[in-house]
Amino acid sequence: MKALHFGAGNIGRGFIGLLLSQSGYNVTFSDVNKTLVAALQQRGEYTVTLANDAQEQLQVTGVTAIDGTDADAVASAVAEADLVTTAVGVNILKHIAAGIARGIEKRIANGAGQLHIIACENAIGGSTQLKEHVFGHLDEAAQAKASEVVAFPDAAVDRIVPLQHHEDPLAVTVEPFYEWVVDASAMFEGYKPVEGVHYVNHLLPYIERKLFTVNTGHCAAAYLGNLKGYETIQQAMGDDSIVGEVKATLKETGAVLVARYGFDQAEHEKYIEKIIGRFRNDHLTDEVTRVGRSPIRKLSPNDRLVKPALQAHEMGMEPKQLAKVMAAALYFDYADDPESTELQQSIKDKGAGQTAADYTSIPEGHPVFALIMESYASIADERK
Ligand SMILES: NC(=O)c1ccc[n+]([C@@H]2O[C@H](COP(=O)([O-])OP(=O)(O)OC[C@H]3O[C@@H](n4cnc5c(N)ncnc54)[C@H](O)[C@@H]3O)[C@@H](O)[C@H]2O)c1
Ligand SMILES: O=P(O)(O)OC[C@@H](O)[C@@H](O)[C@H](O)[C@H](O)CO
Repeated sequence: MKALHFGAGNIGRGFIGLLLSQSGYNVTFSDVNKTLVAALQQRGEYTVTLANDAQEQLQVTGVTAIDGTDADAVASAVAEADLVTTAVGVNILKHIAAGIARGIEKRIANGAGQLHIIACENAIGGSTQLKEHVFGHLDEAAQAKASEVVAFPDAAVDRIVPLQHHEDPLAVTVEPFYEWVVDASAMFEGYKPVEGVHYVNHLLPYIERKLFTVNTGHCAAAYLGNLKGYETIQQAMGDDSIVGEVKATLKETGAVLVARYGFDQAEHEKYIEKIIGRFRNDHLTDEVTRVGRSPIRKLSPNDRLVKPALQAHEMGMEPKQLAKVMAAALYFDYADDPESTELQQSIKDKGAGQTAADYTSIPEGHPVFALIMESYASIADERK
């Protein structure tokens, strides 16, 4: 069985590639990073190390790679795959869509079997977004045929994989915990399960619980830690006041999640405690610049801060802590991150208020907007 995975980066090698390989797939990675592609082609294997006391090592074998900029190679790989997955970043999905569309056309011409394409990105409806991009490259007749043989089930993926600093470009250290949940209701009957994947018929509670707890808490630690000069999540989580703020943030999202989805309160509190423990894993070094990366994406209306804050407001709560994290995100100034640079330039050009309104899409008269600006002003006072 052949799997094609777009993105041989941290989560691609450290999680998706590993699980697919353990499930019996020969995995081909498609990536635009020539170093990774060459190393995968030459060696056909790599090592995953678990970040725990035992530092257990897992060997991933039977892998190879193609150059993601080679349109013919990508289309052929899609045409031949039994499963396609992605972990490239949600904003990159539009760039891989044309190659996938060409591969689908080839599959249809060859009479190939049914195919699932699963985007493993931190986003609500990642595969659905990918489908829209792909279908934008197909004419009406091809779209109709593609709908019969290709499905795009949404997914939630959870495993902390920091930036890697090994001599070996393929080596990857990951936290032991993982969770991969896939929307089975969007899959063809008789699908072959991937070992370790949890298939559910209603994905929304899982993806929102993950994004609004793991990722909301993570970016709270990153943005608030960054304000205090910490360079890693582990350093930030060594500061009791930051831990208190992360917990307060997750209390707000937790109240929304428990009310919306009927999660058991005590179970949800355990889920939060487990996540705090994962952030503190001192076998990992996770830079705040990675966890806070792409602040414009993180401040966007459907992501980990604005969405739960507006839901909390609609439910009659005052999401002060989520607003504080959004204000802290406006102070995230990291020259190597293009979204951070854009955000800082916007603050210089238009001011923080207009910038917050533009990127969060929260109207200036909204009570949550007022909370963000109050926090932004207090942070400015503290920094004087
Ligand atoms: N790292 C984590 O802890 C983690 C956990 C869960 C989900 N995620 C999600 O997984 C995705 C990837 O994150 P990551 O941390 O692995 O990032 P990463 O930067 O390590 O990996 C992304 C890879 O995609 C490749 N890429 C970029 N453009 C491409 C293209 N056009 N075609 C093929 N490959 C391309 C990059 O070269 C890179 O190797 C993101 O959506 C992220 O939110 C990450
Ligand atoms: O990947 P992002 O930029 O959406 O978020 C950064 C981290 O919070 C994220 O990568 C986590 O490590 C991961 O989502 C854990 O499952």
